[in-house]
Amino acid sequence: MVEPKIYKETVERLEALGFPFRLPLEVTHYIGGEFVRGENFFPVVYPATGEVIGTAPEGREKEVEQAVAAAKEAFKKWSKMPPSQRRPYLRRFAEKIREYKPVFEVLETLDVGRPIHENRLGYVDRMANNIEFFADFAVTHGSEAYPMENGYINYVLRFPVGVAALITPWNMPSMLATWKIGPTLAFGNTAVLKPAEFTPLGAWLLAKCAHEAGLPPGVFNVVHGFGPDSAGELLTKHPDVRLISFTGETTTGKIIMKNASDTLKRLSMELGGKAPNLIFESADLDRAVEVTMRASFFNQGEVCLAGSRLLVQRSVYEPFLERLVKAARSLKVGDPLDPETRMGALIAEEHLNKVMSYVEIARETATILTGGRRPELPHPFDKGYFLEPTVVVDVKPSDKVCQEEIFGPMVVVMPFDTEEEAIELANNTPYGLNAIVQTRDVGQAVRVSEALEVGTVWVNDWFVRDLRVPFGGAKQSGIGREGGHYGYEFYYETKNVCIANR
Ligand SMILES: NC(=O)C1=CN([C@@H]2O[C@H](COP(=O)(O)OP(=O)(O)OC[C@H]3O[C@@H](n4cnc5c(N)ncnc54)[C@H](O)[C@@H]3O)[C@@H](O)[C@H]2O)C=CC1
Ligand SMILES: O=C(O)/C=C/C=C(\O)C(=O)O
Repeated sequence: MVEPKIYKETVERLEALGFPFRLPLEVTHYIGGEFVRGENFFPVVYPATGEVIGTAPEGREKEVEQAVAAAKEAFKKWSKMPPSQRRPYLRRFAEKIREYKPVFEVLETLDVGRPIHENRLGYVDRMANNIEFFADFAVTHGSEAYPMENGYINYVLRFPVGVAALITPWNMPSMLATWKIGPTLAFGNTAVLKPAEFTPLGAWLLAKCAHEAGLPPGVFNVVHGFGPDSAGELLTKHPDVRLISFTGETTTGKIIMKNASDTLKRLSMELGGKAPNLIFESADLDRAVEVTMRASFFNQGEVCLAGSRLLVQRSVYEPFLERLVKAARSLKVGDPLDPETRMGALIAEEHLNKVMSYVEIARETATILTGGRRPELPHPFDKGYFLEPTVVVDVKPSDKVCQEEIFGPMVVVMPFDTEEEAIELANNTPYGLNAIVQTRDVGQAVRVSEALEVGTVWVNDWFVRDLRVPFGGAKQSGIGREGGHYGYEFYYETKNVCIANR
């Protein structure tokens, strides 16, 4: 393997921070408190250059058995600790994440191909908060009591469920992993994380953080590998895994549900999206363009919450589009480790090909206003999986490009005349994860938010997160809600005790 020269500086910086960062990276599993070299290695590819920068081991029966057994053993003590005893471990875990912030920023870019600029916008802080928030929440929140008029009193007890399989996607790998690790561990369960095969680096560093934080062996484990016939599927069928928290594609979610049904596991599913971004004539157009640029192209559009269907009121359709296209053309696409870059590379060649297949459909059946091509970039980025920010018009609501999740830097735009028409168009897909409503008319914001069949509505902004609120999708975008106490139903077993007081 040739050491990619462009990482030299990065490697030196990371070595100075105390991270043993040598190319090629040799990712390991983390099982029962030990870093396990594993076998059946697969390549780790940097999406921005297509270069192999390391290897990761594929976990199969042996590793999954070991990790689940370690988590099951650790559950015996961890689940019996009061939340206040678990909290210091989790706080140290969060602190370690903060300590390694500059390393996570780089590894996340090497994993995903996302601009390092975006990793510096609070991404690593959110990772640490995901753990710290739930560590505190478990301590500070009690449960309910229901006195009855006839002399009985009910009170509700909550207790941990068991070993959780946390199966995560590649688009925001470390943030989404911690979003699951936090409540899993804080509420007394133990975990086996199976990160996406494209992005093993962040999970590897998370294991290092957990280890250095002194988490008891087996409380948190990482097994790398693939989905079907590999670590992912094995976990979803394992009889000692009691919960599966999954984030990924809707089709994968359906397969996991089937595989988990024999052992009747609890499921939390955060799945795909095709969010409408409604721009009404009363919106502040400058702000609407700024919000739309983020919602469309942040993380190369590889965000389940991306506002990938723009619905624009006809009276502002032309001026809005003109500004949007101008902004899209000015986005700096290229070297993700350059702090000036604003759009990086798609995750993998096969994913780029999938996104390009939608571009080709748009070329034949619609109009591409801007983008639709692979940008010309200097070596070594000429080998990366880049696509220009792409805006498509002249589409019909039933078109494939308006119905299916593309998961790339490509948005479709449709005009509408009335509020009713906008709502109908917005609800016209199988997905229901989230929506964006841009208007300065408060009554309209309230009416439209109520009518949208989604789990989250952002008014005049996008991707603003509060860990107390319910997060999840309606329709084919998911099952269940996580966040604050909304995750209780999933992460806790619940018992009612009814006492006769006479
Ligand atoms: N609703 C939400 O909060 C979010 C949803 N997503 C969705 O994730 C998708 C992109 O991520 P991908 O990694 O491509 O999703 P994916 O569904 O292909 O893979 C997700 C994870 O599932 C594993 N997996 C695949 N097949 C499996 C099987 N049969 N059994 C067990 N595990 C299996 C993969 O190895 C990976 O770790 C998009 O559809 C996106 O919308 C992404 C982030 C957030
Ligand atoms: O903020 C969260 O908890 C989850 C967000 C998930 C995404 O937007 C994603 O990774 O696509």
